[in-house]
Order: sequence, then C-alpha cells, then structure tokens
Amino acid sequence: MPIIRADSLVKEFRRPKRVPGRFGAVRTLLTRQYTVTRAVDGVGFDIDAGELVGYLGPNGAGKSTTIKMLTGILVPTSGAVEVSGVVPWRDRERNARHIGVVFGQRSGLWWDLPLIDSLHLAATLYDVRPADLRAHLARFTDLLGLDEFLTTPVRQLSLGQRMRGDLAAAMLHRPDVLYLDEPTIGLDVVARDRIRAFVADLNRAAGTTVVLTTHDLDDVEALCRRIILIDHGRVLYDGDVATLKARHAPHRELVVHLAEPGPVEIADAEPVAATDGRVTLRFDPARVSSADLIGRVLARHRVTDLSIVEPDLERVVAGIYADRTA
Ligand SMILES: Nc1ncnc2c1ncn2[C@@H]1O[C@H](COP(=O)(O)OP(=O)(O)OP(=O)(O)O)[C@@H](O)[C@H]1O
Repeated sequence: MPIIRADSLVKEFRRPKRVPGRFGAVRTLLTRQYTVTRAVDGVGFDIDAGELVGYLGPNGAGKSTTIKMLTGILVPTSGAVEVSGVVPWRDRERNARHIGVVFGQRSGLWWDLPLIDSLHLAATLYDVRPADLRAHLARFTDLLGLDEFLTTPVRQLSLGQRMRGDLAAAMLHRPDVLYLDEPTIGLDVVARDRIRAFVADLNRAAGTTVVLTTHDLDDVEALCRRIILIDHGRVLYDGDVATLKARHAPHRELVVHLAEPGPVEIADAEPVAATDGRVTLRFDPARVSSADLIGRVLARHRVTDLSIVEPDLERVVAGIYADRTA
C-alpha cells in the first residue's frame, strides 16, 4: 500500500522577462512577459510504507522542487500528490504531523538556544508527550552522539553537529515519513556515518519511510535498495540499484595478485590493467561465473591475493547522465 503517491506532477516557475537598457526595470514591470521554467515535468511514483528511496539527479534536475511539493511547501502546477492520504499543500498542518523534513543547507533549529532547549521547543510544537520525549531523546542522543554538545547554543555547533541536531528535532514526533535533502553534504566521515546509521535504524526499527536526495552516491549504496533517477524534471529510472547496475554496467572486475608477475590469459576475461604482478581482468558475470573464473586463474597461476570489484554506482549514474546529454 503506497504511503506516498505522486501522479504526473508538474511544477512551472514563472519569472518576469527582463527588458534590457534604460528604464529596463520599469519596462520589465510593465511588459508583463514571463520566462517559464518547467522544473518538474510529469513525475510519477508510488512509495510503499517502510521503503528507503534515493531520489537522484544532476544539478537542476528538479529534485528539491519535487521534495517541496511532497512536503507541501510548493503547490504543483498540475498533477496530484498524496502522502498518508493527505494532500500536503492543501492540508499543511495535518501533513506536518506525520512527516519529518531535513534540508541539509538550512536548519530548523533556534540559533540562540542550546540544542537541548531547541529540541524541547520542537517537541512542544508537535505536542510530544513528556514520557515519549524522554524516551526518544535518550535513544537519539545515543544513536547520534548528541551528548557532547546538547548544551551548546545551536549557532556554535559545527555543521555535522547541527545536522545531527536537526535530524533529532525532525524525528521527535515520530513521523511515518522522513524527507532528507542532502543530509551529508560537507560533513566529515564521523558525522556522515552517524547520520547513515541513524537513518538506517529509523527505517529498520521504526519502519519510517525515507526519501533521500543526495549527490553522495555512497549514501545511496549504504542505505537505499530503490532509486528514482530524474533529469530535466522527468523520471529516467525507477527501480533497484542492482538492476540499474546490471543494465548499465554489466561487467565486473577480478583483481589478481600474482606471486610471479606475468601475463594472464583466460578465456571470457579481458585483461584491462597490469602493474607489478597485479592484473585486472574484466568479465561478464552473465557469461562466466566468478567462481569459475577464479578456479581457472588458480589452476594456471600462483596467486597471493584476489578480489572481485563491483561496478561503482557513481560511475554508472555519471554514464547515464552523459548518455542523456550526448
Ligand atoms: N523558485 C524558483 N524560481 C524559478 N526557478 C526555479 C525556482 N526553484 C527552482 N527553479 C529552477 O527549477 C529547476 C530545478 O531546480 P531544483 O532546485 O528542483 O533542482 P535540483 O535537482 O534540486 O538541483 P540541485 O541538485 O542543484 O539542488 C532549475 O532550473 C532551477 O533553476
């Protein structure tokens, strides 16, 4: 049963056409001509309760605009959107009760308050019961490592600390759906890992549905089974990560470290690199299994180490965008 339904969503932005020259500003106002940007151009998808979906696309593809329509910040030009049976832009208050939103570039916290006071204030706004607040705060503090900076004013927090605070604030009322827009942008490895672990835990333990927009495809590899790929406001791909890779990057690589450097010639495998006894063989798993290939290499060579390299999602997605613009 879908918890999020988007059907033929379109969003156009109109901007007054600027008239150049003397008195241009006045003439811009008077001519009333507009440039129309179609940021989202017929996007549709269903997301089931408990899914964790990566919503991806290059700069300007229409990701944030879609998320803003899902959260009720923007009204679609046409098409329909429903989240937990609510039309977000029509009933913003009811919608807000069952969603959490975190925009990586912007904070929902109160700058002058210590983080803990900001969290209490967020809980008050959402009518979180004191006992629930205590339980959620304890769990989030533990998972996100908040205790070292709970009493620090928000304006003094580092980006990673602030982001963890924002996530906690967004989830205190235990919404069914969490929208995350670039949650790990500019963060160090520690903060990024904390955030990934927290999101994975929310999804697994509480069944929270998560829609994640990110340019960091390591986030996607770590968290998402399904991705929706958009470009120029349209869906290019909607499905699981493994199928996308199989379709667009069917090859795997077997990296072999030889005890005695030399050429490796094996049927069904193409040597693509060789340095200091480290040979990389590219193969198609649909034609030859890794086990078979490894068996053949071991039968012919003395090997000190070997590994299989999966295609990198980053490269796969970059290749798809390049094909589109070629
Ligand atoms: N308020 C606005 N007024 C006019 N045009 C806008 C507005 N907001 C977005 N756009 C345009 O709509 C298109 C899609 O923008 P959007 O921010 O949704 O892309 P995005 O995929 O989130 O990009 P990024 O990865 O760079 O954040 C862009 O061409 C952008 O310039």
